[in-house]
Amino acid sequence: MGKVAQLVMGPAGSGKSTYCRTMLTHSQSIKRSFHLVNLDPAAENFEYEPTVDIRELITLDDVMEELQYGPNGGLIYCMEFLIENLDWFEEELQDYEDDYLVIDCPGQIELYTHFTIMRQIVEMLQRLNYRVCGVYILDSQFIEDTSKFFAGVMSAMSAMLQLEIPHINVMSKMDLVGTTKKQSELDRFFDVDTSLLLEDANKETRSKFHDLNRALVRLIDEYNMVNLLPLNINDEDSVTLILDHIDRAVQYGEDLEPKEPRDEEFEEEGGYGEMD
Ligand SMILES: Nc1nc2c(ncn2[C@@H]2O[C@H](COP(=O)(O)OP(=O)(O)OP(=O)(O)O)[C@@H](O)[C@H]2O)c(=O)[nH]1
Repeated sequence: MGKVAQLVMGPAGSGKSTYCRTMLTHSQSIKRSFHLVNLDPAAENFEYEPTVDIRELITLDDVMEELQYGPNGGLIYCMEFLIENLDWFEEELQDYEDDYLVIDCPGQIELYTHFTIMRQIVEMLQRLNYRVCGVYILDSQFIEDTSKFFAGVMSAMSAMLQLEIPHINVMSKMDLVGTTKKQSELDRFFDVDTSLLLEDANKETRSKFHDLNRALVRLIDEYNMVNLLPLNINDEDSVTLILDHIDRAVQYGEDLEPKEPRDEEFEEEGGYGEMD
């Protein structure tokens, strides 16, 4: 079925590690063998032991102590050190026929905006014949108001544009909003009618921002960035749905299984964005 890697990205605290853990638990219940790869040199404990762990190469604590770096500069130093030692990473990724990696990345947003570190990691994985899917995690607090939603979607979009790989967006922590928002209010963010989004944004801002709102909504529309998949870690169906989208994005198992008619339906719904 080939080699697949989910590159799990997103702002600090958005729920990347929780997502990875949920995917690993799910993989056991569906009898797939996923490997956790930790690329966060500041990570603490994992419920599942990572198969590959950057902390065996370098840790943020050591860099901060020995080089007197602060946490953000130290993190970038660690990631650049990883890039200089990609042969270490390659060696750690032992070559099995059907590897499936779930890669937990650090939460420093600058890694996804202007540094080329993540791109170099993707290129290395692609050289090793991995089909890589970007999974960008946004916290459900981003749907508290439209301006936060714009900010979150823009950060997801910059990761998507930088990496040029199949990409999905996941809205995490849905168990926390279920009780405070009505389903109709939530639907607006998952199956977005962009004219409603524009209406909301205009209500929340002064008229001098309305042209900007319109431009942002158009951008979101054009890049198909509104397909946010809700993740409720207590609801197995939401995990199944996300994995289903990733499978299709990387065509997992397509060489074995006939293409299903619902693929067409899915593409009509908008697919994963433009970046395949
Ligand atoms: N209720 C709830 N809490 C969550 C969920 N996902 C994450 N959290 C909590 O949010 C906090 C951050 O979650 P992590 O999974 O560590 O987030 P992260 O993106 O890996 O964080 P960094 O590695 O620091 O960038 C933790 O306290 C989690 O317990 C979720 O789906 N539901």
